[in-house]
Amino acid sequence: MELQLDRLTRKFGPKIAVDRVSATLSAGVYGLLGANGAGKTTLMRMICGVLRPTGGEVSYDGVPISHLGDAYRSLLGYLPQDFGYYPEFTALDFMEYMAALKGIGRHDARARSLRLLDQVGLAGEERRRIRTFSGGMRQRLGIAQAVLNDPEVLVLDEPTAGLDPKERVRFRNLIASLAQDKIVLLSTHIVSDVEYIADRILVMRGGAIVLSGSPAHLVSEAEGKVWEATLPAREAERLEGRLTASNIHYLDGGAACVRYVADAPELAGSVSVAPTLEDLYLYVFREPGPALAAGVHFKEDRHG
Ligand SMILES: Nc1ncnc2c1ncn2[C@@H]1O[C@H](COP(=O)(O)OP(=O)(O)OP(=O)(O)O)[C@@H](O)[C@H]1O
Repeated sequence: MELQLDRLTRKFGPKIAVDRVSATLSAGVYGLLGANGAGKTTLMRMICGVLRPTGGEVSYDGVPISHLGDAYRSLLGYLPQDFGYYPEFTALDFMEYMAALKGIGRHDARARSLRLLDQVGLAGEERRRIRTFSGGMRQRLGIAQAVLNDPEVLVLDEPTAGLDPKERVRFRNLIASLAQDKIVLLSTHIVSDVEYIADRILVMRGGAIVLSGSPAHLVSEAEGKVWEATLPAREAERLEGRLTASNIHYLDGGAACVRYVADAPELAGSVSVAPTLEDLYLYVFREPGPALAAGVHFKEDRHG
């Protein structure tokens, strides 16, 4: 079971949305992390065969998906970002309808639908109309339909969008339980969505994969680039937009502890601290900002 992306590229006019992405995915959970517009949806749509690449190709076990046709669709599960839920359908009607579209026989469809609705925590809600569901319930239904055909490749585009923290946790656990023996690719711009469940994280920026590896490996990439410094609170307030701060914690007595990412310390008294995946993400997506405002003590100022 192997999905190969070979210099996969998609242009929209002059805009390059996905730029020569190459990767080999085997069974496991892959977290595709990137800011809005990084190219995640475009990449996923090409992987699912609903958008043609303008360059490169996607292959499954060595065969281009354009040659596999229906055979590829039958081993694919997809939850698109803008999934249409048919609000007047009940959850069970919807599942059976999706099963029919996937070519699953009537008898099987009922049994599988009920089993999956139970697995995603919708037991007892089978006959409720979807329009009465919360966002979290709809997303769980979306996952359930995506795995109806027991896919080998499961693609979930921002499945946690709009979920509250409790639902996010529940959702993560659900993905982990459904992911066994599958290639699962899950996109998000929220680090904690994939930090714990992804075996590998692919960080996408400007249409390209700029970093990939296990969460632990990626965290180690930010080693020596995360700093903390304590300074007067009024100086900390003026740092806004001038420093890639991952956290500013105001302390009693008019001081503030600033945690930030940078190649070298930028504030006097900075100490290097252990990075988290969120620090790495901020480091990758940091905007080169202007120099710090006068009045803030640069490390060089104090020592120079
Ligand atoms: N059909 C299209 N026509 C023109 N440009 C497009 C089209 N689809 C995507 N793009 C552009 O390609 C780039 C990547 O978009 P994409 O939706 O893949 O990013 P994303 O990482 O999924 O972002 P988001 O999280 O906002 O969905 C963006 O600049 C977007 O405007």
